[in-house]
Amino acid sequence: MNQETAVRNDRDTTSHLPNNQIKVSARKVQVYYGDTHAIKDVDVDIEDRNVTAFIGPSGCGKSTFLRCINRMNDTIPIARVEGQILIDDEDIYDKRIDPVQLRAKVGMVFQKPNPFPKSIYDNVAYGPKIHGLAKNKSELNDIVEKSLRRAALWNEVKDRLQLPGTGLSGGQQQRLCIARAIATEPEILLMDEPCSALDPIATDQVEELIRELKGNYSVVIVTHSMQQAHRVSQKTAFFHLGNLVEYDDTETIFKNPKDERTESYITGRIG
Ligand SMILES: Nc1ncnc2c1ncn2[C@@H]1O[C@H](COP(=O)(O)OP(=O)(O)OP(=O)(O)O)[C@@H](O)[C@H]1O
Repeated sequence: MNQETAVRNDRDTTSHLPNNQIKVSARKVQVYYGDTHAIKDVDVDIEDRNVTAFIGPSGCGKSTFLRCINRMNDTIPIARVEGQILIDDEDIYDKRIDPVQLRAKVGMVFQKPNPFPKSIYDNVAYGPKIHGLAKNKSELNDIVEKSLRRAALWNEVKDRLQLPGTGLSGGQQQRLCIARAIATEPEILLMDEPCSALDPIATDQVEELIRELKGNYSVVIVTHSMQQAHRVSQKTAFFHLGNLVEYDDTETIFKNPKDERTESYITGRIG
């Protein structure tokens, strides 16, 4: 058994451990888009097996910072990232890190559900296939079923796995995208406003899923909904004009914020 497998197995059996281990550690992170300084000197420690919410007014840099954690900003030609981001003490911007492998470990769910133009089955099987996670068809079937079950979608799609993913409802498509993201067994799940295109019932289902996922993953969610941040997260980071103004327990941020700007935002005076 290699070290990584040992760690994975350990993760599966220790979800009762306290949620205070640091998974992602960012220091002095700056992001520039050409001359625009979008993220300024951000330091943050994100805990394992917890949900962390990023909140703040439009354009404050929440999505930009989220994308630093799986190097999605690498895909934007004018974006430049400086500073250090460690995942499990490893510098993810080190030249030896393969961004494709990194993104298997750090999954992402986007604002708008974006299933591939493939069957429901193939949407979920795609990642495990390209990363060689299944030895045979039967193992692949198991991964697809397990991922759809964990995304609370299995019962709704088990009889139509060969139909196109794009034929599902918006809420089902988003849960399919979550199943696709967790099929490669990521350790961190980044969610960029995952419910913004969903109705209240689908939003409830995805929020319930986020609460369940935190047993095994470090989940980071960008949201415009303060109620949602309050409902699903244990830690909240408030961003304003590219700065991380305040980061604390969600209860503290919403009930007893220390910075005036945080208070103004959560009471609706800025936004
Ligand atoms: N691809 C890009 N090219 C150029 N500038 C960008 C790009 N993406 C974001 N920006 C700029 O970076 C800043 C932060 O944007 P970002 O999307 O990260 O903010 P946000 O807090 O997630 O906003 P919103 O809540 O509206 O989604 C803004 O000034 C934005 O215009």
